[in-house]
Amino acid sequence: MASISLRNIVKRYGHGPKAHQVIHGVNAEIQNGEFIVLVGPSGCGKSTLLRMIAGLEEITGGELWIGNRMVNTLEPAKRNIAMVFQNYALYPHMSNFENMAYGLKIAKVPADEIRRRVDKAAKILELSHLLERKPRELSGGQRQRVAMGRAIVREPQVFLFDEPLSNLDAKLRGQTRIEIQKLHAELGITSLFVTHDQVEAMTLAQRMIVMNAGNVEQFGTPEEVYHQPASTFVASFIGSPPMNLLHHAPGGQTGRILGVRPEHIDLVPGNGSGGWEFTVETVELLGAERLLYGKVGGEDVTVRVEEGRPYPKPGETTRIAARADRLHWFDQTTGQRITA
Ligand SMILES: Nc1ncnc2c1ncn2[C@@H]1O[C@H](COP(=O)(O)OP(=O)(O)OP(=O)(O)O)[C@@H](O)[C@H]1O
Repeated sequence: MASISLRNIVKRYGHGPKAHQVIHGVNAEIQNGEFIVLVGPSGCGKSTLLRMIAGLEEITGGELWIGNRMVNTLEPAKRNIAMVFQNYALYPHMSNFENMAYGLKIAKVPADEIRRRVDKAAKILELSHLLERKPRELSGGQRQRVAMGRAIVREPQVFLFDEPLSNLDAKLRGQTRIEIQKLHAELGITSLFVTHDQVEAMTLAQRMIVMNAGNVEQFGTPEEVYHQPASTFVASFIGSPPMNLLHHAPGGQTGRILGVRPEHIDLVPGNGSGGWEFTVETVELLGAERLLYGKVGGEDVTVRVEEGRPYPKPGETTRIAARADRLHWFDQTTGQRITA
């Protein structure tokens, strides 16, 4: 197990006038044994950062430390890292046992030690009865578990996951997420998990790094990121549906954007006064709740209402009240959170 320290990490592709910088000086201190999720929209640089840590991509600037070693130029095989990919990357002609054992065989680990480690990993992953089969005789979720098993048997210091669940259907994704959590609880290996799915990020992370366009927007626990988003970017990226951001909120201050989540707005009952005038445009039923999409003073606002409660219909106007202790303020120019 090991800590990971990213110190002003920069990545540029190409050279000279054609150079294209995609990571702009990332800093992060990851503690030994933490489960960190790297989340952000497509193209923000998540995979590039992960691949630099794995040693599959050269680091242009800054320092990468794993444990007490600066590993910028250390070859991948010497970094003591195991990576789990989206497409599993299993050998189709080998049995699942052989797939899991392959890396150890290459590393000349004795056969009885290989057997011991594969059996142990298979037990943790509930794959023991499937070891003699080929990958094609497994479901997608089981294949992904074999890929994880192959990573576990190497007893690495660090696990890197590159969107490992994105090929699975929604139900399996949920189950595999729980398995990964159990695995981490059991093994306690420092893990970095890349995803563009904010639900996956919120549910898996002990702490999450929210990235945007090659920069870290926020590094914090899911609670911090949800309750105290550092910027309008984080506020609208984390949470579904996203936080309402009002540039001209009634009663707001110039130069400030007011943020409030759809779940923190109440309908004002009856003909009550106060709050904001809200005109409903569309209504969506999501099962346990209903989403009302509409306008407040020309700006888009979404309100979440528990199913079973009365709600205004499209075309109707009502009053809504944002909960005073749930308001967020952001600087209109920089988009950064204002704490005072
Ligand atoms: N080999 C390369 N040469 C030049 N530019 C690249 C190369 N690989 C990636 N990029 C660019 O670097 C940026 C970050 O890409 P990266 O794949 O890290 O993003 P990502 O956040 O992982 O996105 P996704 O979720 O779509 O995989 C993108 O603008 C991409 O076009």
